[in-house]
Amino acid sequence: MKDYLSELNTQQRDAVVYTDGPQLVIAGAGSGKTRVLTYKIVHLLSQGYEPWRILALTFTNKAAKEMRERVEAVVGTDNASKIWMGTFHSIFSRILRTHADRIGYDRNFTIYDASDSKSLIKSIIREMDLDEKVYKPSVVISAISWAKNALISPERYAMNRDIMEADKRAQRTLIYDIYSRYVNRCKVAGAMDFDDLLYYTNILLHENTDVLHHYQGFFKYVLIDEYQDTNFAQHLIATKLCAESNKLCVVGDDAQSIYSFRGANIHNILTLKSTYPTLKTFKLEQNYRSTKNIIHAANSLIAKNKEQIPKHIFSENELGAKLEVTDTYSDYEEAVVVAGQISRMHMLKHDSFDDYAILYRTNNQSRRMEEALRNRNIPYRIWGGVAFYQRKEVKDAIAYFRLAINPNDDEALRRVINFPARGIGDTTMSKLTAAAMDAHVSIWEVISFPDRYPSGIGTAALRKLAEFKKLIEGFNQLNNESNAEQLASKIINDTRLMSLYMSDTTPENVSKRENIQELLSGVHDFVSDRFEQGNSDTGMASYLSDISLATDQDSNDMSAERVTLMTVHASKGLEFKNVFIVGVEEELFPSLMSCDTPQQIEEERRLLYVAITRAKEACLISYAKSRFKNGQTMPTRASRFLGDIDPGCLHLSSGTMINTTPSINPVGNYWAHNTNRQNYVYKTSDNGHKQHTNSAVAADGQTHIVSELSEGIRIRHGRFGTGTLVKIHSNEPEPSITVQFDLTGTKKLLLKFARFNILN
Ligand SMILES: Nc1ncnc2c1ncn2[C@@H]1O[C@H](COP(=O)(O)OP(=O)(O)OP(=O)(O)O)[C@@H](O)[C@H]1O
Ligand SMILES: [Mg+2]
Repeated sequence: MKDYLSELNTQQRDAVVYTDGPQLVIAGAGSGKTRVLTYKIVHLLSQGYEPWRILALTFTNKAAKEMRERVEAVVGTDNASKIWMGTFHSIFSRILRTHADRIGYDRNFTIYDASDSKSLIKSIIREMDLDEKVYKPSVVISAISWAKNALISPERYAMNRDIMEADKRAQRTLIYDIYSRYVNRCKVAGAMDFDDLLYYTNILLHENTDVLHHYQGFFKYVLIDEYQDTNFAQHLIATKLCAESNKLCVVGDDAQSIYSFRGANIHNILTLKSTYPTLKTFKLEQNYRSTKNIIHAANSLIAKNKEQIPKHIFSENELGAKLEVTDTYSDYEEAVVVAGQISRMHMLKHDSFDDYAILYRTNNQSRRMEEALRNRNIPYRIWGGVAFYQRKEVKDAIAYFRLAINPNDDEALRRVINFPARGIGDTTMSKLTAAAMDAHVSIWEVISFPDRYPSGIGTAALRKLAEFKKLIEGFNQLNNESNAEQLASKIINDTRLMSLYMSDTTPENVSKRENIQELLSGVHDFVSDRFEQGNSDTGMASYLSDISLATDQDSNDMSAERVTLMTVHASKGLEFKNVFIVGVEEELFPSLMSCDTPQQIEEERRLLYVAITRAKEACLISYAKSRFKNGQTMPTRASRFLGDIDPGCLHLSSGTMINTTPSINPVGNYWAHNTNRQNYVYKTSDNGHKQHTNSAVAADGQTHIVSELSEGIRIRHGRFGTGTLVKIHSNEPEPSITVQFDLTGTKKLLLKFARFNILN
């Protein structure tokens, strides 16, 4: 075995060789916490611990895999494979399978994913004849998930006065009943959901002392990474398992606790001391990952949080470049600029695309980035998520788009004929399919001419089919007379595809809504692009062929080097040479959904801390000054968090593609330069019609009307650069302007779409 201890600094070595009792390693990002855990496993093996008596728990499969690889490199594959190393869920399902009979399950139980759980909950709500608007499935699921993670059974739930009072106030007194039925139905189906894997492990160990004693004696050492993000159920299992050996090593960073919305509890770290009076705490202070500038920026940011364990972290790496903060005029331009920066850096540094990551706060931000990268032929992968056009809600919407131009598209029809639910069940579908196959026609044909193609469908179902037919025919008709954007909004509106997810604010629903909104932004971009190119083909069919070409690339060879796109949440524990953090704006980062309490703001700040500390060499932050959301271009502002970072480690630049403005010097409230430029934005007037207003984005983010356009004024356009307005066409049905651009020639811009600023 090679001399692994020489690859650690003194503090790390102390933490690795300490094996006398429970220990906590609390340290900032990149200081080698995961490295300590990994080397500690190697150390334990070298001390004669048998590999199968070591339990190492991580949060993600990727972390488990990396740790295993590092251990393998030192002790060989054979030994490494015997270690109980994996995510909480994977290790616990292994234990549960071994003792399934003790909790009334078969060892071959299946694991339900989120959509399985949801459809089961829905059918229970329906069976109980409850109002889905009151008993919203996602709310019920959250309540059940919360209860399971707090280890509250349906019986205890019903007996808990506080919970029942709260349910009563929300007029959902029957959640306990749904919960109880759900648990029984899962049992009958031989299925467990993700929360069950933790819940039942606790029950197993709690109710079967022989099993508990077995594992307490079996595992001689328990090691846990990212302890700040454990929930109560995980914390309890971990502490139970090492009650006998007393050998527990947990590592964490309170400054990186970012999962409180899933029940993670930072106090698990703080209460360890009372659980283990002999707990020994270790601190690591040297960061090996990042340059001095990056560490300094991250430290200055997190120092603004009140709630934290004091820590010092320094880097002896080189000073490195300052963090580049780029502002752009629009979200569209932001993506183009970031793709340009990546391509330029890649060329200059001769590194691999694998060294690049783009991190964003919400999943829907990926679409623009994906498009900009594709336009530059930069390969990318979406990590821990699904490429934009593969997401369920996006595919549903596109299926309707496809039907609008071609109702004979059987696959699209199958996908949405009963989504949103309109009472067209599986039986009806099989009859339709059989009739269509017999007559060699599309399903649409059978629906359209029920007399010509008898299918044996009852009158009630036929009526529902007729309604569906009317809906699609309406879209069909509209397709002939309008552009893709008009049709798309009509479809989303009439099918209730978006309002479906409006009923509550669970993260899943919010993200679905944002994705549909983003899809509409994409259609809008398509129409405005075509217009600006002087191409009048703005119909849905062209849009669909555009995106089907775009999505084709998603199936590319996965082994090639690629830029990684992911949410900040998914990036925890990882590192990249070059990190781009995009959309660092108010109402996005911090998220509008997490702005209500100081605690939420602190969690958002920790999230940005996580993002910055992923970077080894270069960290580039960007924000746009206008963003297309909810169907209109809205003025946006730089995130308050930028003001928390020491200006000395930032370099501000303007991301305008034709860069004529010098970068702005940081003076005082240095991104105030963001605030006084004129932006051309749309406001929806009281009667719901869009009207254009020439407005400036003021420091308070309010839109103020300033003046009207006039010929001769100078403007700057998101894509075409600077130019002079030569003509206003206000008498046309869609008002537009002609602009003579300095570098890109004369263009006619439809005011409805154009994104530009007026230069003084
Ligand atoms: N003593 C050391 N010598 C050389 N490199 C080191 C040393 N300690 C850590 N590193 C390297 O520094 C980087 C960060 O280490 P690691 O990922 O273990 O930090 P961490 O504290 O787990 O970070 P995070 O908080 O982001 O999870 C890794 O690339 C690791 O290999
Ligand atoms: Mg780590």
